[in-house]
Amino acid sequence: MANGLRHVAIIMDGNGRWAKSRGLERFLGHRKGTQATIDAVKFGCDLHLEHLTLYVFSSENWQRPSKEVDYLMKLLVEMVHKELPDLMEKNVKLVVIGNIDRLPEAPRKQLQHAIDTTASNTGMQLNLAISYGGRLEIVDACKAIAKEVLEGSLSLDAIDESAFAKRLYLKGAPDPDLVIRTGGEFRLSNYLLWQAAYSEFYVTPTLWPEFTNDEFQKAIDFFNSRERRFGKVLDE
Ligand SMILES: CC(C)=CCC/C(C)=C/CC/C(C)=C/COP(=O)(O)OP(=O)(O)O
Ligand SMILES: C=C(C)CCOP(=O)(O)OP(=O)(O)O
Ligand SMILES: [Mg+2]
Repeated sequence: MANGLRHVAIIMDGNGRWAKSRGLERFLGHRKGTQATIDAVKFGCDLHLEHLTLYVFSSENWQRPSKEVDYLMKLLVEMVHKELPDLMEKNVKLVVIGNIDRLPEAPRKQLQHAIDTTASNTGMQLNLAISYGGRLEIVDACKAIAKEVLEGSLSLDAIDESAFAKRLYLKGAPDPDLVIRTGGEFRLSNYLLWQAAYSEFYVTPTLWPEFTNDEFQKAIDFFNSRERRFGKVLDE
């Protein structure tokens, strides 16, 4: 793929504002956002991405009103159940990153079922960030490393950036080349803090329920126009 696009990560923001601007309740924005999510997964497959990582629910989103949280959990069950046959047909491997133990039983089981069913698929890996926080992920990796050092299976000298990345939730998968954020905010909101160190960042004011394949393609075109230097000097 041009410019080496292997991994796209998306912050699917703006569902609430989409609903409010139509005089609807916030949760209807999340429902509408599921169709944009399904379309983005299909488009990711068409682009032959290795990884598509979607921010579905942050560790901070637990602080939202319980009505909204409950609705999102129900939507998750419904969507994963409904979309599993399509994920199989498209050879997509589903992975969840985040503190899945905090989820109620129904979404936890539904997700586990989909993870198990798609485990040997060899196409695009769809990573859903659910109950996910970038700081927590880094703390978890530190704990895993400390445990291995205490047990004697890892030496202090062997800890480097690559060893650390292997203890993150995606276990050393390629970093996102491109992070897309809908809804117009220029911030990471605790998303992939370690992995986004050199990602290209594309922000669009479009709200997530209105994010189409054309919009996705615009983000890809932007990415393809970037010169990625990784701190080096090119073509001197
Ligand atoms: C896989 C699955 C079930 C997808 C469901 C649909 C979906 C896109 C969920 C994301 C939920 C979320 C917190 C979005 C952020 O918009 P926001 O609520 O922060 O919107 P706002 O910034 O306008 O308030
Ligand atoms: C898209 C998801 C799932 C989380 C980030 O959006 P938020 O709406 O929670 O982020 P802030 O604007 O509060 O930073
Ligand atoms: Mg938001």
